[in-house]
Amino acid sequence: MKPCIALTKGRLEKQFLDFFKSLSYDVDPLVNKGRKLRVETDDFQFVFAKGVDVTTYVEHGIADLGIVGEDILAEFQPDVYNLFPLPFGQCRMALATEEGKVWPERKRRIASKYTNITKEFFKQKGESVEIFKLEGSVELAPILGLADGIVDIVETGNTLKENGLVIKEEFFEFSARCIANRSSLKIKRDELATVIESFRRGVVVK
Ligand SMILES: Nc1ncnc2c1ncn2[C@@H]1O[C@H](COP(=O)(O)OP(=O)(O)OP(=O)(O)O)[C@@H](O)[C@H]1O
Ligand SMILES: O=P(O)(O)OC[C@H]1O[C@H](OP(=O)(O)OP(=O)(O)O)[C@H](O)[C@@H]1O
Repeated sequence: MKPCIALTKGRLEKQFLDFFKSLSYDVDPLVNKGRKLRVETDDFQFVFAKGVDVTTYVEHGIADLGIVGEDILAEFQPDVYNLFPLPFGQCRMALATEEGKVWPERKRRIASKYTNITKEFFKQKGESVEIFKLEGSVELAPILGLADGIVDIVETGNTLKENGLVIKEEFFEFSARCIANRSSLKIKRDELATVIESFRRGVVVK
């Protein structure tokens, strides 16, 4: 049985494929997969899923390895080995608010996709806030008056800027990570050793 790698669909998928190709692996079956969600190559079985689902497949041993952003690991705390960072998917988590907005004295209202990260951030500051969970386009919340600020990912800063928001505080730099199922690392050590070493060093390891 070929080792199974779970990939986060979307921007990380594209960045991973460039990385995987740089390691001299054959990416054609992956690039030309169309809407397929499971693809086999010479060496691996790949599955394509949302970030949080990647961690579920790895945690339960359906996938031996996973490629996922550290934001997802911090938010959901899955029981997996968080092995090492990968050289793509770099971004930061930030608290942002509308440009020129006076930060209210009353209990602040914060909108985010990442409610656990938000809770922990303000707990560290000793502040109790009201948190609104959103699934995306979080920058709308301050604009529409739902929240005083947001906790969200910032990569280039363009989305904040184009929506009249500014960073108030950045608190977490991260990238894509390689994660592993706890048992797989023991049971499939030999089969996984070469690919893990290649990923860790970002070079071809034969
Ligand atoms: N600018 C960015 N915005 C969001 N995620 C980013 C960014 N840069 C890197 N990432 C990483 O990419 C991962 C997946 O982001 P992506 O936007 O593709 O999925 P998503 O947020 O689940 O989008 P959608 O909900 O539209 O499917 C994030 O968990 C994060 O680790
Ligand atoms: O700093 P930037 O380069 O502008 O990138 C940051 C934006 O990218 C993501 O949006 P995306 O549309 O990917 O996901 P969303 O559905 O969570 O908004 C994220 O949520 C920010 O809005």
